[in-house]
Amino acid sequence: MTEQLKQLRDEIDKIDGEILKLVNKRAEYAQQIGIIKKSDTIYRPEREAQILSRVRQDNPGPLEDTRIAQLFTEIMSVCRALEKSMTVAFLGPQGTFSEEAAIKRFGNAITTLPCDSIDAVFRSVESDNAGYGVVPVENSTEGAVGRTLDLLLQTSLTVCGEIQLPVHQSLMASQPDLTKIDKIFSHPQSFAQCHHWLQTNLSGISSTAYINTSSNADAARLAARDEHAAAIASKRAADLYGLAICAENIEDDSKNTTRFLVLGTQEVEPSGKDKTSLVMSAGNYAGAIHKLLTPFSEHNVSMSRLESRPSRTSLWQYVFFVDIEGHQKDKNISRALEELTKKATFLKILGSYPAT
Ligand SMILES: C=C(O[C@@H]1C=C(C(=O)O)C=C[C@H]1O)C(=O)O
Repeated sequence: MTEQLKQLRDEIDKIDGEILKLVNKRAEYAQQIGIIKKSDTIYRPEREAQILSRVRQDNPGPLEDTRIAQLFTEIMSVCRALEKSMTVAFLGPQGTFSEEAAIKRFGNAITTLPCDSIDAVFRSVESDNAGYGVVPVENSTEGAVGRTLDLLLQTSLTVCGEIQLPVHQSLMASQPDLTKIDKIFSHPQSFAQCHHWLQTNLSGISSTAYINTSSNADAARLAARDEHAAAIASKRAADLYGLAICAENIEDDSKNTTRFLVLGTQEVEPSGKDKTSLVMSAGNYAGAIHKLLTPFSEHNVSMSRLESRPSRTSLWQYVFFVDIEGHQKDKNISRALEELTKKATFLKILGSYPAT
């Protein structure tokens, strides 16, 4: 070993000693905070969002901001786990993008609860089998996830966070020879996200050989059992189910991103940069929607999303899912919501939470 290499490694050893002391000191403080919070909710999304935003802002590099955020998410995850263990439900099995999203938000020091369906994720949190649930709500290529919207309408749960996850799809199979493939398993959303790629690169496989599965990790699991099958799923699913990657990044839009919601039972305090999600409906008359939207423009509230969905109560009646910028405790938003209560035939605030 050269003298210079030894010197640099000695410096790293000293720094590791400091980091070790400091992270444990941090963990002790978190433990003390846990005692003060007693039976109160341990997980505070607004505080964690503020910490992540501060470390990103103060980051001198060379580590990238996203890497720093990953590191601090894991530090907070282990500190939180010292206060209380936490179970997070998501659309399983292991290896789904929903699982990736859950770990992106909560870190690895959690107990994960893979569920068979979006309904089961809601049920797990409603019945207290999990403290939190992670469900997909929209994709930048394919739009809204209808089932999530329908369940949000009925649930007693609150939305206490959002997670944006870049989604890169891979084609995988138990053996790398694509000429042997006669069927492809995947989730309908993933097929749609890769539509153009499939038509261009696998035109020999008829679309009748596209088999829908309940998740793309499930597609990988099925493809692992059949040498004539391929799956479209994440690289992580290929690793988990021992499949070979035949093609990477096959999504038609390289910026393909899915937005997930964190479901819980708490009201989240303002973080300084928040979003509020709500669902409302108007009467069935000319100008009804315009009337619903005026309180937002009058109180200078920006709307980041408006999605309509059949109300499922009567024919051609719709509910509107709206995301606005800010927290329901902000003055302009609470005033707008007060007016909206008078104008809407139905209004449900799903929650305010840190915007990502
Ligand atoms: C330590 C706390 O508990 C949790 C852990 C946090 C952390 O490690 O910084 C932050 C917020 C909470 O989710 C706290 O509430 O401050």
